[in-house]
Amino acid sequence: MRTRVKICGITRQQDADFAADSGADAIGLVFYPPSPRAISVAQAQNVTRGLAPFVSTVALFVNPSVADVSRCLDAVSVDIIQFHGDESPEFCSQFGKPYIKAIRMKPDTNLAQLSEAYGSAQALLLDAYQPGVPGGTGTTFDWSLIRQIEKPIILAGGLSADNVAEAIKQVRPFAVDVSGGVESEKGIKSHDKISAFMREVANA
Ligand SMILES: O=C(O)c1ccccc1NCC(=O)[C@H](O)[C@H](O)COP(=O)(O)O
Repeated sequence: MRTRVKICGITRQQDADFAADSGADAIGLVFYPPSPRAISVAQAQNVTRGLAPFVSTVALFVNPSVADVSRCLDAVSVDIIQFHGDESPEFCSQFGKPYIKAIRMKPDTNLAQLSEAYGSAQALLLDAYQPGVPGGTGTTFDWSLIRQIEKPIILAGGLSADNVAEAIKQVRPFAVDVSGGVESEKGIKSHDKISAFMREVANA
């Protein structure tokens, strides 16, 4: 099966369009103000304006309020919500949208238990754990911690054109997620790096 790709932390319309034209299945928009990749609802409307059909827009939050999420969903065409904090399954499932739950992997993370607890999630996104940094760390984690679960796995954390083929070979995820590995600077995507990443995924 083809490995899907989500390119996260998009802040500019030209990067969203380039990702879509390059074959990305989803783009991620970060609604977490402390992130260097954070965008406002108004910016998100611009970024997604004219996005090609069949490319999903993922809205990412870290421990948001219900009002924060609702305000975004009312204004932006969002297909999937990604919760990247300590949100409970009940919190995540209240918005009537498919959601992805991010799990920051530690040696004692029990994926089977989490997969059951977040039974309403469409997929689990497995990311690196770094104290005090909820995501977009640019670092990999020990992929041998991953156990196969019923749910689709989205592999994230420190991926780039240099390691994504090996990651796919080892983990066989449903999808891979990349942010820092396709940037020229934080929040600005490098089109050359996106092309190289997509090539490696296609050839993996
Ligand atoms: O990207 C961020 O700045 C960010 C901040 C806070 C929470 C999540 C964030 N990103 C979430 C993602 O889905 C990233 O793509 C994922 O963490 C992988 O990032 P990277 O290691 O840079 O590829």
